[in-house]
Amino acid sequence: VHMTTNSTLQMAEFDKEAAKNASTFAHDGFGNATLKRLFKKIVNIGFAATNDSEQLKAISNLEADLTGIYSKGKVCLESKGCLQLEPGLTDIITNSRSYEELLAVWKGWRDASGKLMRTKYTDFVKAMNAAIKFSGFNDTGEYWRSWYETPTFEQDVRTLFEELEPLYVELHAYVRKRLKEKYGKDMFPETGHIPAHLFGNMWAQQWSNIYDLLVPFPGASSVDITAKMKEQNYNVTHMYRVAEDFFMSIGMEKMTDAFWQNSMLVKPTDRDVVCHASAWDFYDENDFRIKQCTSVTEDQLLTVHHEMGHIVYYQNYKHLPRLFRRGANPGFHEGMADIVSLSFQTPEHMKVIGLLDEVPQDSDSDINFLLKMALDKVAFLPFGYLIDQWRWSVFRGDTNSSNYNQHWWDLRCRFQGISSPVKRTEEDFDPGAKYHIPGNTPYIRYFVSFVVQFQWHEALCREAGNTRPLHRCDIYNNTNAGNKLREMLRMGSSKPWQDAMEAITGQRTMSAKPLVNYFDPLLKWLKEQNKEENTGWSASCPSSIPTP
Ligand SMILES: CC(=O)N[C@@H](CC(=O)O)C(=O)NC[C@H](CC1(C(=O)N[C@@H](Cc2ccc(O)cc2)C(=O)O)CCCC1)C(=O)O
Ligand SMILES: [Zn+2]
Repeated sequence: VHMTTNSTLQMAEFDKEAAKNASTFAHDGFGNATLKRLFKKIVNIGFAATNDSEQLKAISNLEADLTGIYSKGKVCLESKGCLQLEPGLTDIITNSRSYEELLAVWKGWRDASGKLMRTKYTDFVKAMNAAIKFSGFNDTGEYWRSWYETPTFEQDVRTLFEELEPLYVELHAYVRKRLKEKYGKDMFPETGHIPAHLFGNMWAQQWSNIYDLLVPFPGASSVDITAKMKEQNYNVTHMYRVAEDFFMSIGMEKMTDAFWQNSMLVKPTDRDVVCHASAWDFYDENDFRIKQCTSVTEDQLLTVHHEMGHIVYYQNYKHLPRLFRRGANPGFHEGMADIVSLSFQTPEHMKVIGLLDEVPQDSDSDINFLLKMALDKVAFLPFGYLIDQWRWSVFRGDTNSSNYNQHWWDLRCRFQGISSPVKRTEEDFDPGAKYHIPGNTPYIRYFVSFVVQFQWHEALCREAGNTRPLHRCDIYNNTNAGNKLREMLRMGSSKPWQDAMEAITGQRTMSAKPLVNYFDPLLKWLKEQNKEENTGWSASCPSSIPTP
């Protein structure tokens, strides 16, 4: 913590000095748009603008304390001893089909993480809000939203969410029906909500781990990539080579030697590390790294492609001035990280890399595939949306320590249609059980990413001359698609994101239509399945909780 505080203070001193120098120029009046944009970025230094270094120390120390609590959290179970989040608790949440065992792990993790953070988080918010005022923002949320350079950004994401909600409601109703068959309908509240611990994920943010409970056509083909990877003796290095091969096939550069020398690709045995995967740009045009506790599974192979997608973005803007070496907006960086997975996961591509023997052409297999994709990409939408709805309301003071948890569950019940399987009070602090809250990583970027990646996929597949349905398109080996993508990547943050969007799609706005089009065949099937169902749920949380 001491080291971090010093380096934070040193960087703040540098940023302040640079900002002071830059503000001696009347840069607002500059003719050259690029120079004007560069000066604006030199002057816009966030928390570093404060004249009270105690606030900066508090921000850096509290973030270190909060992430320390998160990374040390463990749950002790009679049957399995004491387990940390990764890999122990995650393995149970992923694989257990026992209502009680899942509940013990779900509640235990929240007691061992979020519950211990509440007071520190309140101080953390206070320090950030006090410091950000020196940069002319009312609160930290306003500063974070400023990166999207769109005055109507909050309304825009709300509109996108509302356009996508009907698709989510149908998926939710189908999953609820199948989970009731598995766990018994008595365990489900009358209000239509689904208990939050049954989704194969600690935060119910993506549901593909319970695909086996939900398979639409068990007789038709379903790809189990993890089994195939193990069968073919995949090792960690090979996983990174497979991802590198995909990016090179569309014309991107290979990973640098420094990448292979300096990355941490497996969990070290000699020391504790933060296992939450991450990609790093050292801004020397050569040293790019991934830090990931990689294991040989399908989920991890997708994460490898995600982290390497960030690296490919770094490589494509390394020629720009450093202040422009970022995504056109944070959602674009995440969209670039995910875009390749839309091609990579197709049965067509699985056959190309030998992880699937035959490409099924029947419609049952198609529905199986689309459902599996929806369990990651559609299930995620309300979660990706609500994290920063909660945080923005905390930063602007509408939510405070007297109702942190109440507001969190109001949002979870309202937007995700899930409810807590045990009573929650203001002794709990469930937002803290999700890495990005103690880690202070903004989250709306992932909601934006899940929208724009489908806009880009549609445009790149058109560029590639794809004639298959969008959900079966694979841009592998297509340099036309790669060139189009690179046009956008090379802009970094030197232009407003609307210009970057136009470079790929010809549009200057975000649109939910490509995502809805992609899942259209599934939506028809889900509506058929849900004919007898009361789809949806009550806006507020259930008042009583069924107990096992
Ligand atoms: C120095 C630095 O900070 N670098 C940034 C990159 C940059 O900004 O340059 C960075 O490495 N951020 C880490 C973060 C890690 C992951 C994550 O946090 N994912 C979200 C949401 C999600 C879920 C499913 C999905 O398909 C896509 C996203 C979660 O797990 O909830 C965990 C594994 C996947 C991505 C990341 O890579 O985005
Ligand atoms: Zn990412």
